[in-house]
Amino acid sequence: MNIQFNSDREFDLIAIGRACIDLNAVEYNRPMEETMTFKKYVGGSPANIAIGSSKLGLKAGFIGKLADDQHGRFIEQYMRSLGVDTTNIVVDEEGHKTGLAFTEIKSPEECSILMYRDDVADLYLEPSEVSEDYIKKAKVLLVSGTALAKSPSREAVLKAVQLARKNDVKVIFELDYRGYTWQSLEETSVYYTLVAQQSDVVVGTRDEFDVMENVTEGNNETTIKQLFNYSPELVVIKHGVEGSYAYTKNGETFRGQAYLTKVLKTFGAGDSYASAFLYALISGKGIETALKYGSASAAIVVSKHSSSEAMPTVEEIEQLIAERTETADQLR
Ligand SMILES: Nc1ncnc2c1ncn2[C@@H]1O[C@H](COP(=O)(O)OP(=O)(O)O)[C@@H](O)[C@H]1O
Ligand SMILES: O=C(O)C[C@@H](O)[C@H](O)C(=O)COP(=O)(O)O
Repeated sequence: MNIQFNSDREFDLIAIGRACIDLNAVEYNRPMEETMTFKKYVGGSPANIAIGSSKLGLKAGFIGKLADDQHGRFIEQYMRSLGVDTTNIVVDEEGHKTGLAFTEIKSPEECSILMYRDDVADLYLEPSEVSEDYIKKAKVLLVSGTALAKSPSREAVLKAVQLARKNDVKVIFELDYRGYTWQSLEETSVYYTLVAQQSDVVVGTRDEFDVMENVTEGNNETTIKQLFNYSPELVVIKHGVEGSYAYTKNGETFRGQAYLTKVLKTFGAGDSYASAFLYALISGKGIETALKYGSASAAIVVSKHSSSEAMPTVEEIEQLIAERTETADQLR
């Protein structure tokens, strides 16, 4: 099964949600208490995905609210310099600040993120700041789950989803669960379920689907059985280094292997995976190839220092896939 996208749209993908700052530990293999220097990058899952897909050649746009300060201006300039359309980014006029994510790299397996997200500008996006004229120019609206955590951003995103459905724009829901932004698991489950049921494609880790279903140790079969009663045509469930699965409404299952690599840190895997998976899907390469692109892109980013700046080109992704296919063939 192939997902059909509208071919006559100016934008391949418009992402909605947060654009923030990542401060990644420069000294690694130690706890953050002992980390004295951090390097600044643009961050925030949907911003990373817009940047990643733009680097791959998609025409990407972004809807979000930025702080009226040096960080907000840095984010806008960086995204624009990489070809992301920033004309629908709004500047906050009430003094709200940019979200910050400090990352700790204790070892390649033990990474964590310390987020500063009190009263952040991105969660103040108003429904009135979401334009139908803009959304209807896109093939895909990419929604980040974290943007549903608080009002008015929650209503802004719900409006964007309604407008996308009205205008035949495919809704791709990246669950992107960040626990501390939410009041309770009950609340998260309600909004995740609401948006997932209205989406065409839902992407998340197994743990994130458990949050959506408010269960512990859920399973993929139950998840897809429930979601395919509603709008989703494709559900992608990621299992870290174990790889990922894509399920289609008409009963196909595809498995994507992770490409093992020399890991520097594990964050950035999800966003780079999403950018390249969507690039391949929108370019009509099919689901099996899209899983390979997602895995290869993630393998490249986990071996590098950042999430956004490390996003690969198509050539890098294709080279990695070709090398690994050749090695696998030789071992056969
Ligand atoms: N250590 C790793 N080495 C290589 N690839 C990885 C690694 N961790 C994750 N990946 C790839 O990134 C994808 C997404 O990772 P996952 O950890 O499931 O998502 P998230 O980063 O959103 O939590 C995986 O399906 C896999 O292809
Ligand atoms: O999403 C954020 O606010 C932080 C990201 O910018 C950070 O790089 C990160 O956590 C990415 O992790 P991923 O979800 O594994 O791609």
